[in-house]
Amino acid sequence: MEGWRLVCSWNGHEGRSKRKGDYDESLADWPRKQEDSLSAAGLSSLGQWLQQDMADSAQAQKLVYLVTGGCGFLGEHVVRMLLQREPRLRELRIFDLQLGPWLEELKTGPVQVTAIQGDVTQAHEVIAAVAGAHVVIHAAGLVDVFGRASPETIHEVNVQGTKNVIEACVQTGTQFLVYTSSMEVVGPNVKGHPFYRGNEDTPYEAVHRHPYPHSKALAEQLVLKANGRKVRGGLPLVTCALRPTGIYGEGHQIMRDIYYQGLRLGGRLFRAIPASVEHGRVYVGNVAWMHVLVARELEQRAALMGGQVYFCYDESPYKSYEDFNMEFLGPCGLRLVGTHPLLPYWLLMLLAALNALLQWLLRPLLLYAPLLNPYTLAVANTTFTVSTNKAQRHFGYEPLFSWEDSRTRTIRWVQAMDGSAQ
Ligand SMILES: NC(=O)C1=CN([C@@H]2O[C@H](COP(=O)(O)OP(=O)(O)OC[C@H]3O[C@@H](n4cnc5c(N)ncnc54)[C@H](O)[C@@H]3O)[C@@H](O)[C@H]2O)C=CC1
Ligand SMILES: C[C@H](CCCC(C)(C)O)[C@H]1CC[C@H]2[C@@H]3[C@H](O)CC4=CC(=O)CC[C@]4(C)[C@H]3CC[C@]12C
Repeated sequence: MEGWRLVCSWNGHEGRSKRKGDYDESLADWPRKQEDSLSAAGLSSLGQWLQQDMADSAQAQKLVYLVTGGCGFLGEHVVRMLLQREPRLRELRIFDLQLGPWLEELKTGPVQVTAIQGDVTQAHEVIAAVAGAHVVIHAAGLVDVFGRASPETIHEVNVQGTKNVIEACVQTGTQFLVYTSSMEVVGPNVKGHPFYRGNEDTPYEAVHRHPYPHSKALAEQLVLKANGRKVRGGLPLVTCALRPTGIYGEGHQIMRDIYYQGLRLGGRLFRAIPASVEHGRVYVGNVAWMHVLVARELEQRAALMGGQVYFCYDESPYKSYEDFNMEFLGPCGLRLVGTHPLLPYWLLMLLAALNALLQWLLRPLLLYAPLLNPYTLAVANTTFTVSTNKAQRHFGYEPLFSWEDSRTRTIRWVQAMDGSAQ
């Protein structure tokens, strides 16, 4: 078993009050909560406060979390957010097919970080990683809408991988499971029906033909059905699913690809989607924050939150996919040409179909996987936006990052990209 467990493990418990002010804005700011309880308890002297603080810290640092897919785009943000915002953490396990070099920098922190190179499709590897964890955040997944992987592989990772995680929780006695689902489990559907400012209860005909949304929908159902199952020791499993819309922010590979595409085209991008088609987007830091909050609140609010789904949302504006990207790419020197799509929709469809044909023909020789294919065109061309406050009502979620912050952080990240590395 030790063969796949890598070395990145350390200890060093420091006073938790050092964390204060890590972020400027927080709604569930734990030191502030501590101060509130401090005054409530009527403790007067600094000495008493420090004693109490140390006792709380020693007692509080007891939880073991596991994040699958912890080295991916979202996973890395979840990992960093947990380390900054979950004071009760004793050990954080990061499970991924490929471990990132940035894990090294976590060595300086007070929490024991255990990096585990593993595959969610391998049940024994998942069981070993889950054993002893209090909470599992299952964010690992094969995110492929470009035809890079086969439908079988997508199913294996997203569905069988999720089954393995659920069974591992049941077998080892882990009681809390947070699943990273997707807006794609709802839609856009194959009929191109708009979902306009919908919420978790909005009726919508969810019909999936593409392997990715199909696999995410199956996996989400498995997770929700598992809620209430008895885990080892007899306690009930508590599960819930978070459904991000299109995530953006630091580390977003598609944004990177589009930026370089624009540079190659002389600083221009050509409008392909009507500006009136709204596409839901959410900042990665806020999605990560939602994961941290859900994981934290699941125990206390099991009856309310168990078996529930929550869209991930924040203050990001409703815009078309392309106009939204220009919020970041514009300040980095790119220009979106055209107020209307430059090509008629039927021609885009034809090009998308041609790309799909080329992909199929070239498959024995090389992998041809452009951004434009019939599926991505349909998704980009269908209004899908959410408007809900369910997360706020159920577990007090408020976005940690304002739209201004999210935008600034993303722009800074794009600006830091190497413009010559196209
Ligand atoms: N990127 C987006 O806009 C959205 C993503 N999601 C979901 O969020 C989750 C994370 O997505 P991203 O961070 O964008 O993708 P990503 O590809 O950056 O991260 C996924 C991580 O899972 C790991 N992984 C893949 N197969 C694995 C396996 N067999 N065993 C262990 N680890 C494996 C990858 O190595 C990667 O680090 C996924 O479940 C995805 O379906 C949901 C909605 C929107
Ligand atoms: C790549 C698409 C944009 C291409 C523009 C075109 C057709 C002119 O070339 C992206 C448009 C919408 C994106 C998807 C959407 O944000 C929802 C998603 C949710 C997920 O869970 C995974 C990612 C994705 C499917 C996302 C993928 C890229 C787009 C299709």
